Amino acid sequence: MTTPSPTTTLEARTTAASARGLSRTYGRDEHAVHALRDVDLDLPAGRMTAVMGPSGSGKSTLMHCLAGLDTPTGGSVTVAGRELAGLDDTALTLFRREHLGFVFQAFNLLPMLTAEQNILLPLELTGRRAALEARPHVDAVIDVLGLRDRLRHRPSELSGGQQQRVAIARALATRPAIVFADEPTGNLDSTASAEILDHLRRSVRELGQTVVMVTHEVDAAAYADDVVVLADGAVRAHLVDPTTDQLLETLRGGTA
Ligand SMILES: Nc1ncnc2c1ncn2[C@@H]1O[C@H](COP(=O)(O)OP(=O)(O)OP(=O)(O)O)[C@@H](O)[C@H]1O
Repeated sequence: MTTPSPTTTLEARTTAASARGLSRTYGRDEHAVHALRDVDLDLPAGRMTAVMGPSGSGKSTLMHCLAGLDTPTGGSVTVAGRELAGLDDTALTLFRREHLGFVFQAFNLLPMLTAEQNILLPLELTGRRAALEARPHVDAVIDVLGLRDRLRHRPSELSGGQQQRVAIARALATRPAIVFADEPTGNLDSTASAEILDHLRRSVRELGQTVVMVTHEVDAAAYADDVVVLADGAVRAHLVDPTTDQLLETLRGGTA
């Protein structure tokens, strides 16, 4: 039996999100900015993928198009088996609420609610019954994120790292098909960052979560299974299980 190449292995996995011929142009004519140019991409389920690239290379635009927060000017995006172009604004909002989770640099927690109430909020929006049924999963999320003894604290009583862990738990509570994380450690010191990345990776390993994380930091990308490197709106490389050396070589412009 032959050993499958990394590409074959990637294709054989379940795909959480894919883009075909994805383009996003801002402005027109001589003012046109081609933020994404004809991007083809498959993001495997149950893995953590980092999206890297220089400033202006299209990372945020790619994430926003994959998450249905921005409308492509060409091509298609399929997430959790649904082609997003077929959904109107209301359907998109519902789709995001049911199938996607978001973690941003700013923690966006509600200050008057406890950590537990913040985590449960998206579930309460989907109804009491759903919230009750989801409780075993929420308990697993709370344990994976090490928040059991912080549940009754308000955000102001938590460290930045702990607040971000609450924000991640809130994103995971609804069992989203994908959690999109945009520079999730941007506001944290290096110790808290390492802890957050470790917890994100544990959510992939232990809960089967799919995570797509935009980052500038090689140290952060090193926690991911796979790394997509963008340059000038195109995919320069899609590295599967890269070593840090391979990643550094690719970012420097080499071919490793
Ligand atoms: N709403 C917009 N209107 C006009 N141009 C935009 C808009 N959003 C993004 N762009 C342009 O599209 C290109 C890609 O931007 P994008 O924010 O996706 O890059 P990025 O890789 O996330 O950058 P950074 O690392 O600096 O956040 C840039 O040239 C940017 O100026």
